[in-house]
Amino acid sequence: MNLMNERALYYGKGAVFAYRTYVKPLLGVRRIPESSFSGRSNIVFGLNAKVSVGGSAFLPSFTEGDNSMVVATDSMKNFIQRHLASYEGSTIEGFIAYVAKSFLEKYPQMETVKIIGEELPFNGAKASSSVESDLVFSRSLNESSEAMIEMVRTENGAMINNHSSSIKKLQLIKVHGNSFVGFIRDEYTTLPEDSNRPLFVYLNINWKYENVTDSYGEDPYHYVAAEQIRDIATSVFHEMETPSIQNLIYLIGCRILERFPQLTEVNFESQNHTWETVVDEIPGTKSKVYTEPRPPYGFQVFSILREDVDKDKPTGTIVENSSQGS
Ligand SMILES: O=c1[nH]c(=O)c2[nH]c(=O)[nH]c2[nH]1
Repeated sequence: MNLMNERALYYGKGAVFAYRTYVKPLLGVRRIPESSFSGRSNIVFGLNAKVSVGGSAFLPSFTEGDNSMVVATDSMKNFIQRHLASYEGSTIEGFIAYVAKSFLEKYPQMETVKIIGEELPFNGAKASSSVESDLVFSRSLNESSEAMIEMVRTENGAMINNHSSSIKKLQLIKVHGNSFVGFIRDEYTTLPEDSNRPLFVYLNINWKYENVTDSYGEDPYHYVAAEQIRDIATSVFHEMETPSIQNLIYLIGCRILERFPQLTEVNFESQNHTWETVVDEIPGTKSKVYTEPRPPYGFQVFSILREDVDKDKPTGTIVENSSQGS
């Protein structure tokens, strides 16, 4: 019997923090109408990586305590951090692909390598009222991007099994213009219909490229930045009267696929954190007072596929690329 069959076997290192100054800037991304994003300076490039490696050569380390094939997870941490010094590209996707390939090249006993890289975002700070500093950056605790790659060793070299790019923990409130009506009313229903609620959503958005190398950013025109995905999400939310989160995420996903033909799929995990009303009417104003909702939260998961948009003609126009980023 092959002991590797139907068995989980991998190990690795999480919370590998690495920061590098003056990574190559990302310039020349394609401009889209929803976003003023034109590039990243990458003066501070930070990530939190998690690596998992697998392979039958590691089996004796679990079953017999034989460490002769074991690459210490401490060494994996060093491997990732030092490769950040030699990385010549400008994106997290490109960096984790470079590291995954380098692991397979260095250690023949590794059959699979999966790396997740979470951006540790730093925003430009002001040097004066009108000038952005190129020295001082503020650590952002807002939404951030993430990328994942899974590589396997094959007879023909490293092959990419799976990949995705994401924006995580995007939290958006739209103060009115959202309804939720027409849902089933039965003996379990206590929620009133609401034709104008303040909709507060948390969004994780994942996208996949048809050609994974487009995600590396080496040809920036074909790269899709998390900032552009964020700006499409906010624009669609702004524009539409939302009947539900389900329909909101569908329309955001369709817009993303219309804007970026190089993507095959957009996947959403959304959560409903709509505030509870405390004071419904403040006389003479359109104000209300709200509080946090009680803990049970609703969620939605949905994939939007190319076939969802190709049935309709694309809407809107593509703004031509400007050659310089900022
Ligand atoms: O957008 C929503 N979708 C639901 O499925 C749902 N269910 C609920 O209680 N509130 C909401 N809101």
